[in-house]
Amino acid sequence: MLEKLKEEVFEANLDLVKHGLVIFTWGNVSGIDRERDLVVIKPSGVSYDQMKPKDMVVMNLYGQVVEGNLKPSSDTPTHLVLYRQFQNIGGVVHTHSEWATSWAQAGKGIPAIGTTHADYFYGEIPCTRKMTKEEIEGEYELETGKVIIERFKDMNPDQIPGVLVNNHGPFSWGTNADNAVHNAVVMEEVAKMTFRSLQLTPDTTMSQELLDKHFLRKHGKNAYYGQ
Ligand SMILES: O=C(CO)[C@@H](O)[C@H](O)COP(=O)(O)O
Repeated sequence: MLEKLKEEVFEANLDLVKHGLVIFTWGNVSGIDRERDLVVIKPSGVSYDQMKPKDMVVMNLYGQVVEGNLKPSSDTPTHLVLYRQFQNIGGVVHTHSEWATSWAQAGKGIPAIGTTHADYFYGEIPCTRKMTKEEIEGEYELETGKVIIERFKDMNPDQIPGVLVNNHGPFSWGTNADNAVHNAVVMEEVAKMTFRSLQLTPDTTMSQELLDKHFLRKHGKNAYYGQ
């Protein structure tokens, strides 16, 4: 079942390697068929060069596997929380990409100070709060999803398609798996460029007019985020 989506998710996982976002198996991409509410995600711990489309795991929104023999990604519960909460997204990515993870480990959001950022994210890419002892010792990946949702309670995930999980790393999303990877690549690039810009000019800023110009021209006020 969902052979086309499995192929798309498989290719999107390989794109993480192609774009230099992952080493070992430190990353995972999923996609969703919203008509059937079925999610396809990469298997856990399988190296990207060994992976095949048939290895992708299919499950419902509550994690019950409907097809696949391999263990789904360890981050699956986080992906599922985002699909249940963010109704417009069609793909989710998690990596430990170097620059975005550095911001996440520092507990800092990535401010919008350039048009590259503004073309994809309508403001700061936020960082979540630290997780509590109970959350860490509980169902960690499920709780990770919950702290992301909590951070977005007053924000539009269609206009900020990504987040930094404190002490952990970035999650991004998009209209489909490929778009979610695209946003992950952009997040990594703006993480690097913003760090360097702030080293040169620590108090540099960007006007709301320029942010509006770039984001709204590309996506419109309520348009769903797309490539
Ligand atoms: O965040 C983590 C571990 O902290 C995960 O991203 C793993 O590094 C990848 O796990 P699998 O997708 O292979 O289960």
